Amino acid sequence: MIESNRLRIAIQKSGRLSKESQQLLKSCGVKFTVNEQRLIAHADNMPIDLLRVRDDDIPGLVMDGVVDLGIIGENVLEEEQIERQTMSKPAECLKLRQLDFGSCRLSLAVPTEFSYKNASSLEGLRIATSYPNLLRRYMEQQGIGYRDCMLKGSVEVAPRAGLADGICDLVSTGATLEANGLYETDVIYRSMACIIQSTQTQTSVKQALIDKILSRINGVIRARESKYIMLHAPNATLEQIVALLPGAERPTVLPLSHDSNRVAVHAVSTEDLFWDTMEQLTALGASSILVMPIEKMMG
Ligand SMILES: Nc1ncnc2c1ncn2[C@@H]1O[C@H](COP(=O)(O)OP(=O)(O)OP(=O)(O)O)[C@@H](O)[C@H]1O
Ligand SMILES: O=P(O)(O)OC[C@H]1O[C@H](OP(=O)(O)OP(=O)(O)O)[C@H](O)[C@@H]1O
Ligand SMILES: [Mg+2]
Repeated sequence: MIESNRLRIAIQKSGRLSKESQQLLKSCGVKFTVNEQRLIAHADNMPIDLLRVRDDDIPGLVMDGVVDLGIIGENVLEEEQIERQTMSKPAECLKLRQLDFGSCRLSLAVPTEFSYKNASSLEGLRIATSYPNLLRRYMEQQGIGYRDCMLKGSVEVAPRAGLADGICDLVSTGATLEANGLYETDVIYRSMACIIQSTQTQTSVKQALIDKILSRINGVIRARESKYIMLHAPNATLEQIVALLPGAERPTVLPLSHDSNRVAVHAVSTEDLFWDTMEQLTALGASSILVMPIEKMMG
C-alpha cells in the first residue's frame, strides 16, 4: 500500500455506478465536491480521498492495495478475480457487503432468427463479450466449445456486424437487446454493486474509519428499504391492521383525542407499503394513512 494516512476509495468516474456511489458516500456524511476534470476528490470533513476511475480498474486497485475501498459491480469483480487467478496475480479482497443498486445480469443472447434450444446450440460458434472469463467458466460447466470475440464495447452490434453469432453481455431491462434484434437465452451471472476492501489496510485508525463507513452504509441501506407508517385504526380491527403492516414489529399505539373508538398507530416497516395493502387497510377501517421515507437508521 502506498503510504497515506487518508482512506482511499475508488469509485466509477462516469457510468452506471457513479451517481449512486457518490450519493451513498454523501449519505454516510462524507462531504466532497467532484470536479469532472479531476481524478481525485478530497473529502472536507473526513480523512478520505475519492479516486474516480474506469470501473474495470477498481478491483485491481483494491487487490494491489493501491486503494483501501472500492465500489464495483460484482460482475467486474468476479471477472477480474478469475483473470488474476489464471495469471497468478494477487486476487484477494474482502467483499464488505452487497449494495442496493447496479442490479443487472450477464446473459447469453442470440439474433431473433437464431433457433436456439440450449447452450449447446452455440457449439463451435463465435460469441462476442467483454467478460471472457465468466463466459468461459459457464461454457466449461456446460461442456460446450465456442470461439471468443473480445469487445470492450458495442457488444450488442457484433452479430449484425458479422463479427459473432451470439453475445454474452449485461442486461437490465432488455431494451438494448431488443433494439439490436437479439433475445436473451441463458443468465450466466446475476450482479449488484458491492463495496470491497483491500486485505492490505494497515493502520487501526484507517480500519476504524472503514468500520464507521460500513456501519453508516448499513444504516443508509436499511433506511432506504424501510418506511415510517402512521394511520388511525378502529380498536375493533387493530390486531388485523397491525398484522397487515409488512415487517413491522411492535408498533406504537397512541390514544386519539376525543375519540375512544380509534387509536393512532405508528410503525417502522422493513418494506414499502404497496397500494393493494393500503386498500386492504382502508377496507378494515384504517384512515389518515401516511407512508413516509426514513432518512437514517441506527441501532
Ligand atoms: N443496464 C444496467 N442497469 C444496472 N446496472 C448496470 C447496467 N449495466 C451495467 N450495470 C452495472 O454497472 C457497471 C458499470 O456499467 P457501465 O456501463 O457504466 O460500465 P462501463 O461502460 O464499463 O464504464 P467505464 O467507462 O467505467 O469502464 C456494470 O459493470 C454493471 O455492474
Ligand atoms: O438491458 P438494458 O436496460 O438495455 O441495459 C443493458 C445495457 O446497459 C449497459 O450499457 P450502458 O447503457 O451502461 O452503456 P455502455 O454500453 O456505454 O456501457 C450494458 O452494457 C448494456 O448495453
Ligand atoms: Mg468498464
